[in-house]
Amino acid sequence: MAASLDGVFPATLQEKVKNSKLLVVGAGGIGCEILKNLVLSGFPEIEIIDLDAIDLSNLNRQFLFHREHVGKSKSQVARESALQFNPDVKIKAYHDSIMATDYGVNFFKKFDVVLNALDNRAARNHVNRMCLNAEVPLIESGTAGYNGQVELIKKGLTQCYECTPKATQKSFPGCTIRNTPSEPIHCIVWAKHLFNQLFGETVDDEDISPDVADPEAKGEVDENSKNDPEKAADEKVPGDGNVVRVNTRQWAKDNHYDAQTLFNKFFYDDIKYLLSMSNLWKTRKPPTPIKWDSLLLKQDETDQSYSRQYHKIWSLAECAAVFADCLKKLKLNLEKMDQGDSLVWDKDDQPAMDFVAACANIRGYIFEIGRKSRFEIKSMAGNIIPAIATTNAITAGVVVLHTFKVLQNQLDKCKSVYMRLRPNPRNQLLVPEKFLTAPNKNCYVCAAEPAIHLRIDTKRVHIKEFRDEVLIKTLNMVNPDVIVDAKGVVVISSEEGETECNESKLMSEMDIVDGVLLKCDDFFQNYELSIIIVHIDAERDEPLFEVIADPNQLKPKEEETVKTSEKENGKTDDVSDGPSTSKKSKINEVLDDDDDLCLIEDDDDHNVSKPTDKSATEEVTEATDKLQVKSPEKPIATKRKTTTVDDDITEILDSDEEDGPTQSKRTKRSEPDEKGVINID
Ligand SMILES: Nc1ncnc2c1ncn2[C@@H]1O[C@H](COP(=O)(O)OP(=O)(O)OP(=O)(O)O)[C@@H](O)[C@H]1O
Ligand SMILES: [Zn+2]
Repeated sequence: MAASLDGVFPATLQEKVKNSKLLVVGAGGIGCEILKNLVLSGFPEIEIIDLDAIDLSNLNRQFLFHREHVGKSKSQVARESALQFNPDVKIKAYHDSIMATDYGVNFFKKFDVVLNALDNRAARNHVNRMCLNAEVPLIESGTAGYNGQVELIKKGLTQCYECTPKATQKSFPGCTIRNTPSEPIHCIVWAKHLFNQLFGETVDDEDISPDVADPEAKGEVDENSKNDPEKAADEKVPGDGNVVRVNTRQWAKDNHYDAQTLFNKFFYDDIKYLLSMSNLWKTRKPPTPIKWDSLLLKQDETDQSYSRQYHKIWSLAECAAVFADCLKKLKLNLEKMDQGDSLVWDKDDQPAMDFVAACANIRGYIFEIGRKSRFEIKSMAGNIIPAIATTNAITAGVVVLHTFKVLQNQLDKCKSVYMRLRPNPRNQLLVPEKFLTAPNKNCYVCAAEPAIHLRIDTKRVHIKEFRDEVLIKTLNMVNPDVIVDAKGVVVISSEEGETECNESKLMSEMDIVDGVLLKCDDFFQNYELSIIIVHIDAERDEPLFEVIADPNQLKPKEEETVKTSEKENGKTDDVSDGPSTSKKSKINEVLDDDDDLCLIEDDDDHNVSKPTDKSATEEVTEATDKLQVKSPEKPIATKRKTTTVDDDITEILDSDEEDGPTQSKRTKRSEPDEKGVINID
């Protein structure tokens, strides 16, 4: 193979290639293409890791896989197929998660370059941290539909993956999901919560029963509950906000997951209860409870061919039949698990997907919300943007070109590249940045001494939530240790069982109050972070915490004073809840974060050049300040109106204007745009 490179690559590059060792993380759409390019380019030593097995749906674009490989390890099959192109290459395949503790800093140090081809933020964040630690250049890439992006991450030289906080995913108020859904996505979220309550990992805030604490229903619920006979019945069933709570899973098990019993509870009793909260229906159309008996289901129905008609909108009776069928299958799947284990919802798992599609549509019938086909629900629930083989292939090509430059130490040439659907005015489909973007000095990952302010309701957030939602989900740690700096008290320990007794305590009960400094440490990631607590009394349905990486944000700004007074004068300003360097989160109301991508805001090409009188860091800070963490009021993309569950993706989908990129990667535009979106299957 090396011979074939003669005359193609300069001798110096050939030499570098011959002596290099690379790691490819992910053997999916981009990963397979990268691997194929690497072996054809003569790279002698490659390691590839992927945790997943090949799914039928991968075959249309992951060309190293064929029908006979379905169910087999992605990394192993990718290795075998790639070896057919070039048997001389040494490829080591791992069927594992890159986040497993086997792959520590020393593992990363073995490589000259790491090439990411992942599909989720948690893994990307983790590899980012490991490469920063190991001081190995990382080439990060991602695609969404026709858009793609490649960037170099090199400690001290460029932004890291976490230098600019990414928008939090769109969340919905709990009472909208539980009491007053108005869009199909609300029903889909509810159905996914129901799945988790019955079969998955149960999360307290994923309750699916009526929320009696809904502020809109204030005052009337207690009155109703005294008189309403339905209420008495409800007290024996689970999840009813303020009444006796029985674990939903246990209740379903006690009832043998009987379809009729469960159906009547979720779609009749609970809806009747909602109707009793009459304030809710003063300005809304009230829902219609549905009883199982009223459905005229065909007994012993054997022909369920409709359930495989993915583009059809199932009738109510069909939804009920699918519901019953899935309950049986999921119950069996659950029984096969070890005691205490639960199912994980997956869009590609047929009964899990069917269950959500059926339940979302039944709720849609009840609330008279537009029903959707299983296909559409899958796309919304799984947060999917169709993957395009060509985009993956081109992006993987750019990744390998960047690898050549890194090996030749031409790092200044490794500017981020954005792939676009239509050419910009310069006729470019692959649009490079003009400069490498320097690290953000306020980055809570790659700064010299990472620190953040954490605005948090210390009287409502428990230590367990602080660990799971703030440290793990938001700040991307894997196994954190936390001590209160002044006292040296260990609040959270990474050693199992050591601080379990703290988990159910409120932060304030552990003296974690306003002004307290916490020292957090993730040994595995070799990551230390100081957290300064700023207590807030969060309003109901307000985020319980907000991460502030830039301390300037805590200081009142002149500009903000102006905005406040404008508001007081009745002027609205949709920028007012915009720019921020913060990450706001509502505990447990965030949807899946699959397939996310670091993204760009399209800006006028002429604005791309860096003003000469500004330092790179100032540029970054400015860009960061433009971040809008809240989801826009109006979704950016028309077709994804109800599916804006991942703002990042919505953003890039819409990036088809006729201009170039800006330096402010992952920055959201503030003006919603109603342009068409490509939505293919
Ligand atoms: N922590 C991880 N460790 C190793 N591999 C990972 C990890 N997280 C994700 N991956 C892999 O990254 C790859 C990303 O590829 P891609 O985006 O094409 O996803 P896919 O699962 O193949 O396709 P789709 O999501 O569109 O069905 C997947 O094969 C996935 O298994
Ligand atoms: Zn950084």
